[in-house]
Formats: sequence, structure tokens, C-alpha cells
Amino acid sequence: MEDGQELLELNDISTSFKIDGQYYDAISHINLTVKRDGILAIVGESGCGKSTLATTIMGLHDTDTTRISGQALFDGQDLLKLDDKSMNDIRGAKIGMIFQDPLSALNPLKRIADQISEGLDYHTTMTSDEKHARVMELLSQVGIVNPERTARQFPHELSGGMRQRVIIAIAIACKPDIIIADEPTTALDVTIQAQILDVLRGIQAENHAGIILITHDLGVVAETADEVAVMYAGEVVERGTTEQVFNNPQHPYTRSLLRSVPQGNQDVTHDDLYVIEGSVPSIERMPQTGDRFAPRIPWIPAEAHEENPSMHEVAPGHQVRCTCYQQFYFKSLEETNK
Ligand SMILES: Nc1ncnc2c1ncn2[C@@H]1O[C@H](COP(=O)(O)OP(=O)(O)OP(=O)(O)O)[C@@H](O)[C@H]1O
Repeated sequence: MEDGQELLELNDISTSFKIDGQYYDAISHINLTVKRDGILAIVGESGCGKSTLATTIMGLHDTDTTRISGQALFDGQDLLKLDDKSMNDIRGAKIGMIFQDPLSALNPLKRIADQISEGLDYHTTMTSDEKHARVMELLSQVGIVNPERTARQFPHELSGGMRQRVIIAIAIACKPDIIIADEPTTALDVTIQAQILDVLRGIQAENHAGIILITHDLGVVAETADEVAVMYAGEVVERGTTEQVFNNPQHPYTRSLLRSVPQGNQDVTHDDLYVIEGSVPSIERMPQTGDRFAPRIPWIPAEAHEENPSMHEVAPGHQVRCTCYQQFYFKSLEETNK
């Protein structure tokens, strides 16, 4: 397959959860594309719907309490319409998932080799020798220096960084076309984070997969991703290449997120002072009309917002939600204190 080819197309995806007998949207009308050889980062504060998007694509929701609409087109089929058996065949084989907490994602009672082999058992007809060879190859690929030893160990015998490497080995065992990594480095210290990101980039180069990288860490995005989608309150509010979004952020939310990145030891000047208070509303309190970010920037006049905010193209491939970005400015502390 060619580079940059569209692997997964998310069209108008909404997912709502039933709470006290009523359904509430956790994500609304998501449109995104994952390309071969590309890393798409999904960023936003806690509660904005990043994990819900991942679990929706993976078909991991309880159908009795979850309502999903839209399409997730992959390999000529809509993942959201597949039955359990077909989805089980895809999960692990064509789409791999890396979870945030490697300890809870691993079985404490099973040796590492057996846990990596599980996917191979389910999805392939490899002999035991072939499986052993593949496990060794995978452990080396994720940077484990003594694969024979690690293969025989149990999860509690490994460090956090080693466990995350094992989780990645499990996710890529069957050479999936798509890897969804949900906060893969959050539980790790900074040095190990950098190593894990190197492993992910290496895998992308070697396996030619498309990666969805979910994170709230903009440093991770800047270092790793090709494209970025910024989510706020269940919606994508800005998307573009990493360069477009980082060098020329347009949505007030993106701009506030980027300003909150520590800028080394630069002195903060008057112009850098700004205030965006508040937090992501819970899904029961999510406004259903208007700009969901408007309450957090009350100094922007109501008429600057759209009634039904849509995405506007500000450069080829760079889109921003709602016209309010045209009139947005940061409010200085001086103004705030008036
Ligand atoms: N099964 C569920 N039932 C009810 N509400 C849910 C469920 N799963 C998630 N939510 C709600 O949906 C919203 C989005 O949650 P989600 O976990 O997708 O956000 P997130 O951006 O991944 O946050 P975090 O970074 O903390 O994981 C939140 O308000 C959350 O409380």
C-alpha cells in the first residue's frame, strides 16, 4: 500500500452514554482521517472525549448503555456495523490498542511470552517454534535487550517502561494497519517516555501503520505527530498538520492549551498574561446548541460565535470550529482585575 493512503475514515461519529435513563453525547459529529505512515494525535483536557473516540472505534462499548452513530470506514467496511465475531477478528490483527496503564492491561499470572502469543494463537496458524521466534523478534523490536529472559518473566518482575514495551509488542504482534495508543506514556517518567515514543516512531517506520496517539501532553504531540486534532467538550475544535496547529493555532482553546506549555525559563511578559478559566463540562451539562467553548471566553461578544458552529478552512487541511476565532484575543490579568 502507498504512503499517506487513507486507512481509517471517521465520518460524523457521535457516541452517547445512558445516565439515569437518558442518553448524553460524550463525542459529537467527529470527522477525522488516519493515514498510512501517519501519526494523528488527539489532544484535549481530561473529559473531552478522547478515550470514548478510541473505544468507539475498537467496539469496546456496552451496547445496552451506549448509542453510537456515524461511520468508521476501514478496509471497505464500517467498523461500527460489524458483529462481535467480525470485530474480534479485526481487533488485535488489523487494529492494535496500547493502553495507558500497562499493569492493568497485562495478566499478572501469565508469562510475557504467553501474553504476546495469545494474539498469534487467535489470529494466525503459526507453529510453536514460529511463535517463539516471533515473540523474540517483537521483544527486540520494542527495544528489550534480553528477550529470552523477559519472555520468561511475569509482569511484576518488569519496570513500568519494560511493561509498556511489552504492551506495544502485544499490540503490534500481528502487524496491524492501525495502532491506537491511549496515553501510552502518561504513567512513565520523562526519560522512559522519550524511549517509548522512539519505539512508537520506529514501529511506524517499520510496519507502515497509521497511529492514533491520544494524549493531553503537547510536548509528546510536537515530538511525535504528523497531524493533530484538538478536542473540546466532545467536539474537534481544530485540526491540521502539527506544524499548522502549533505554529499558527487559531481556536481559542488550542491557543490557551499551547500557551500553557512551559516555555523554558523565558520571562513572562505583559503580553503573555491571559486568563481562560473553567473546565470541560460533564456530559449531562454539555450545551447542545451554540459554541461549547463560549462560556470560557465571556469577553468575546456573543455575535462572534456561530449558532451551529462549523469547521472553517483557514489553510489547506487546517480547520477551526466557529467564527469566534476571528475575534479572539487573550484577556490580560490587568483587564481581568478591572
Ligand atoms: N461509560 C460511560 N458512562 C457515562 N459517561 C461516560 C462513560 N465513559 C465516559 N463518560 C463521560 O464521557 C466524557 C468523556 O470521557 P472520556 O474518558 O472519553 O474523556 P477523555 O478525554 O479520554 O478523558 P481522560 O483523559 O480523563 O481519559 C466524560 O464526561 C466522561 O465522564
